[in-house]
Order: sequence, then C-alpha cells, then structure tokens
Amino acid sequence: MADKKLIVITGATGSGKTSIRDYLVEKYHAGKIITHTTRKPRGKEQNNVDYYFETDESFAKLHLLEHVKYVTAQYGSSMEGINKAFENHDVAVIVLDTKGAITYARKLKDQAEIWFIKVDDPDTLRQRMQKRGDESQRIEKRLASDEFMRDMHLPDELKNVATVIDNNDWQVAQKQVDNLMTK
Ligand SMILES: Nc1ncnc2c1ncn2[C@@H]1O[C@H](COP(=O)(O)OP(=O)(O)OP(=O)(O)O)[C@@H](O)[C@H]1O
Ligand SMILES: Nc1nc2c(ncn2[C@@H]2O[C@H](COP(=O)(O)O)[C@@H](O)[C@H]2O)c(=O)[nH]1
Repeated sequence: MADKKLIVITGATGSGKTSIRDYLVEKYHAGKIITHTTRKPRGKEQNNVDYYFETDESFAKLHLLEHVKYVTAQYGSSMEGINKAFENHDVAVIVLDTKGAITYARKLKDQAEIWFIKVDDPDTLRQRMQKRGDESQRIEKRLASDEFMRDMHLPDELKNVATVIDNNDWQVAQKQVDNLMTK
C-alpha cells in the first residue's frame, strides 16, 4: 500500500459523503471500497455495489478491520475490501462514520487521508435525506441519535489530521475536492 492513497470520507448523515465519493470515482477514477452493513437496502441500492448487505449471522463471521453500530444497524470494513479497490487503482476511497475514521487514522496513520464533510444546519440534512427518499421515521430517528450529534462536529482526535470540506454548497465542495486532487 506504500505507493497508494486511501481517502477516508467522514461526517454527518446526509452531509454528502457518498456524493463526494461518487464524484471521486467518476472524475478521478478512484477505487470504491465497499463496506458491509446489516441495514436493509435503501432506494435503488444494490448488493455488492453500494454495500455488502449482511444478516446479523453473516456479519458476525466477517474478519473486519473495524466495525461500529450506527443507530440501529452494524457496519464494518475489511482489509480485503481495501486491497480489492487498490487492485486496479492508485487512489481508493471509503465512506465511514467518525468513529471508523478515527480508527483508520490510528491504524493506518499517514496512509489514510481523512476528509470531514461539514454542513452546518441539521434542517438542511433533513431536507437532503427527504429528497433522497429516506422514510421520515428513519430520518427523525437518525437526527435524534447520539451518532448524529457526534458526527456533526470534527472530533478532537481528527483536528490535526482531517481536511474539512464545506458542503453547504455543492459547487464550493466540488472546487475544494478538485483542488485537493490536483495539488
Ligand atoms: N451540496 C449539496 N447540496 C444539495 N444536495 C446535496 C449536496 N450534497 C449532497 N446532496 C444530496 O443530499 C443527499 C445526501 O447525500 P449523500 O447520500 O451523499 O450523503 P451521505 O453523507 O453519504 O449520507 P449517509 O451518511 O446518510 O449515507 C443526496 O440525495 C445527495 O444527492
Ligand atoms: N465505521 C464505519 N462506518 C460506516 C461503514 N460503512 C458505512 N458507514 C457509515 O455508517 C453511517 C450510516 O450509513 P448509511 O449508508 O446507512 O447512511 C454513515 O456515516 C456511513 O458513512 C463502515 O464500514 N464502517
């Protein structure tokens, strides 16, 4: 992995982590790291494309680099997933909650470049999740969760490590991403 770059995208639910990940994949041909979850697919999400969708039983058998409980479901990522993305790419990208990002910063040190996606207003996030088609009960449960409160702010452990990307406005965020990718 020495000559490779791993970008870890973190931040609150609805902040645009997946959108920025997809932009990196489309424009910069980054390798997408697929993670595992026990939650049900949302909208048009597909198994093996958006996530590896697991049962509690299959999740328990995985060999994971890190795993978390986020509100009602489990999520986890593996070294195999990272290596698979690096097979054909020099840059790979993973989307994690802030707890996972802290684990990556600790375990992978300078090998992981952490980007924290910032959106200031919870109501903006609510509207984005509504537009995405999330069920309203699920949105409210997420917005009331400890995980949501935690992920709204850059954690102390990442303060000297992460690059903050302002995604209150897509054009502004896109420009910052372009600058980071061409520096
Ligand atoms: N700057 C933006 N302005 C308006 N809408 C945006 C912006 N960025 C992303 N979106 C939209 O907001 C919704 C949530 O974005 P996205 O799914 O990328 O967030 P996320 O951080 O990955 O969320 P989650 O953690 O819940 O999976 C999507 O419908 C996306 O198209
Ligand atoms: N620590 C980890 N966090 C992960 C992983 N895969 C996704 N996530 C994060 O979970 C929440 C909820 O995701 P959603 O798709 O249900 O909206 C979000 O913050 C993701 O970034 C993982 O493997 N490890």
